[in-house]
Amino acid sequence: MQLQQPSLERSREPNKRHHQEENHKDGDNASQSSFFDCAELVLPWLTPLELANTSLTCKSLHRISKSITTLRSSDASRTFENLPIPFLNSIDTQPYAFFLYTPAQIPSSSASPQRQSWGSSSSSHEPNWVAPFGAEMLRLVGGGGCGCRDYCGDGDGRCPCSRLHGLEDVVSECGPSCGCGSECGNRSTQRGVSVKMKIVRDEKKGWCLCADELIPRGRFVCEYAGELLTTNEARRRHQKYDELALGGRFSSALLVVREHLPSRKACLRLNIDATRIGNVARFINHSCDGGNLSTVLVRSSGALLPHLCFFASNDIKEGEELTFSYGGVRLRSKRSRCFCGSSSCFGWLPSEQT
Ligand SMILES: C[S@@+](CC[C@H](N)C(=O)[O-])C[C@H]1O[C@@H](n2cnc3c(N)ncnc32)[C@H](O)[C@@H]1O
Repeated sequence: MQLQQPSLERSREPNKRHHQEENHKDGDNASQSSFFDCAELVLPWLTPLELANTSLTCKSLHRISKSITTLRSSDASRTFENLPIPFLNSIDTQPYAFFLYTPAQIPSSSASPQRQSWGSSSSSHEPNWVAPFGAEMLRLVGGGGCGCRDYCGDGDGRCPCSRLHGLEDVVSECGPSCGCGSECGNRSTQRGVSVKMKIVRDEKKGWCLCADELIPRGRFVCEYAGELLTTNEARRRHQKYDELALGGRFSSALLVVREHLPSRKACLRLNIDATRIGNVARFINHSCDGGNLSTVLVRSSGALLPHLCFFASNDIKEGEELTFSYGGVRLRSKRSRCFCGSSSCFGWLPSEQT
């Protein structure tokens, strides 16, 4: 008898039942919406493989994953640069290349982040994880800067010590120990990417960085940003990358730069690895004819280490691929074919024991 009572009551009170269902629905809606909120927070942190697996679990997660993929392919820079740098692929189904973004060089450390959010519709322009590892740590606070605080920032904003034309091998800029501020005209490489670029897929070379507007000769294009490694660590990674390359399609972006000091008796060696953490420069391919970019080591006053920067070595047309020479040495037995297509192509990519 008692067990039947509720059903009698329900049949007499249809509205009450309706309200109970509404309450359930409200509860369901609330838990569904917090599920989506969580998914939208968590999914942008996933690697492409994790995202693909998650998207198989239900329609809603499939939809969220799809919109994350679209956002990722619309801007390789994860909004860290002033302009979006999209991926364009008419060759295969890979929508984007996966790596962590840093707009400036960072010291390599075991504390480097393993993950970075990418593809969230509420991305902020703040480099959320770069700051603790970023430019601050590479600064050497001390004297030696200019004292032109009174001139910079007013009038045309040009610093009287401007001397960067971008086509010399080593140049100096104002920096942390100068009296001028971030608007100073002698800091043109310190404000990130300011030319329109895109990353286009090529059947033979993989991803290629291309101009998306005319870039006049001498214009700063971008810095080569990545993890700064010790030489021992660079050698270790080089070996690891060679092994990975043997196993299939893998591109490394470890660049070794040697600067002969004025005495010619010593050489400064910079090992910059943009393979796992880097910026758009990691997509610049090699050309045996030297390409259309010149590399310049830029020193800024008060900074511990120079930065490797790319400038247009001639007027670059919209759509043209941006390239430079990786070097002239081809010594190693594990060589890769070069597809630069220039008339002076050696047939193999430069390689040397590091
Ligand atoms: C710094 S990455 C450049 C971006 C690379 N294409 C990608 O898809 O990520 C260097 C790698 O790109 C490829 N690459 C660069 N220049 C090339 C060229 N001229 N011909 C063939 N492959 C090239 C090689 O696999 C090389 O190890």
